[in-house]
Amino acid sequence: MLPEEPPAGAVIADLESEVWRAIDGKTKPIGSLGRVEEIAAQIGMTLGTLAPRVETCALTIFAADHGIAAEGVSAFPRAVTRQMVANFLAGGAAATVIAASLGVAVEVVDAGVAGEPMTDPKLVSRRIGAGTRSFLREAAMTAEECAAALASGRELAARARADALAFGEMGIGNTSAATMLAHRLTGLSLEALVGRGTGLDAAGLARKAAVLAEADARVGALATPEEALREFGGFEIAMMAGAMLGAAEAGKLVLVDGFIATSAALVAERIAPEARRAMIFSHVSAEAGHRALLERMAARPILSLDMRLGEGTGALLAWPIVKAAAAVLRDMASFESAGVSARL
Ligand SMILES: Cc1cc2ncn([C@H]3O[C@H](COP(=O)(O)O)[C@@H](O)[C@H]3O)c2cc1C
Ligand SMILES: O=C(O)c1cccnc1
Repeated sequence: MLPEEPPAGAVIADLESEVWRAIDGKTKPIGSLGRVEEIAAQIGMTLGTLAPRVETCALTIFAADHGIAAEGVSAFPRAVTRQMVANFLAGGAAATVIAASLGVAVEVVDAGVAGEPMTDPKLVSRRIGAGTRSFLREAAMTAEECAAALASGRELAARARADALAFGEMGIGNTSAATMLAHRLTGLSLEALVGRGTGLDAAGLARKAAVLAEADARVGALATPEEALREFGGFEIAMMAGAMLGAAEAGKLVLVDGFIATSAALVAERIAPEARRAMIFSHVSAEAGHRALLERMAARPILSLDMRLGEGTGALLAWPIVKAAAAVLRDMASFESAGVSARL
């Protein structure tokens, strides 16, 4: 007779205690590496090993346009999405410069930038459409478009060759989409979530808040996370949510960036709660609602640098800490192996 399988919960609890026993047995006072120990434990649990190899990181930047941008909710014109895609490809954007400084490979994906398809061979095309529709008036996308974006994200993450996957976004108007998703999926108020995005002034912020309140009133109860995504999301947010699911399914770590990426992580978590284990929340953005959203998700960000850019910049800056945390779990000696005396 085959031995009986222990229940899944017991396996996880065993792994958790084994990981913490290993961390606590290392040559340092217990708890002295603080949050780095928690990150190391999460990595060990997610990868199911006491010797995690986390040596490479890749950044995928998803870009798409938003119909809601036509309602005056951003300080910048929609054309900036496309112009920034060209800037990513030329290596001149914050995310690409920071990635180059850290030796992180970058892939840029056209998830649905407005206008004719861009032809640069370095650009990965997974275009769902030429931007979403305005969710002030109608659903941002169809159910088919939403499913296609999720599927493309899963596929891209599954083929990525790195131990940790960082995801960034570019899409003028996407703090509005992220705000609506966070509001409808968590119940946090629009007032708590709406922020200045690219730098709206007080009048711009009031207009954005009014537009989002009107859109909120247009849409009745939503039964599933996919429905919320279809109503209010963007092609880049949906593709990122799919990529987060695909990465978690493939046993890779997910580095979650700022406010918009956290809204994608929220959608992914609601679709598949087990994906949450792979998610490392890299930073708290200066965008007004990000801290509240992270708190609601019981997520503890690593960094707090007053950044509010997106593109994956926060995820990139957290990467060296994640890599080091894995090395701590894998390579640090124990009191026993190093012959260091235990505490008195
Ligand atoms: C030059 C420039 C580069 C950016 N890189 C990321 N974003 C960020 O700003 C946008 C969201 O803000 P909102 O909802 O207010 O439009 C997204 O594209 C986001 O990635 C940028 C914005 C600008 C202007
Ligand atoms: O936190 C973010 O990701 C963010 C905030 C403002 C604008 N763009 C991105």
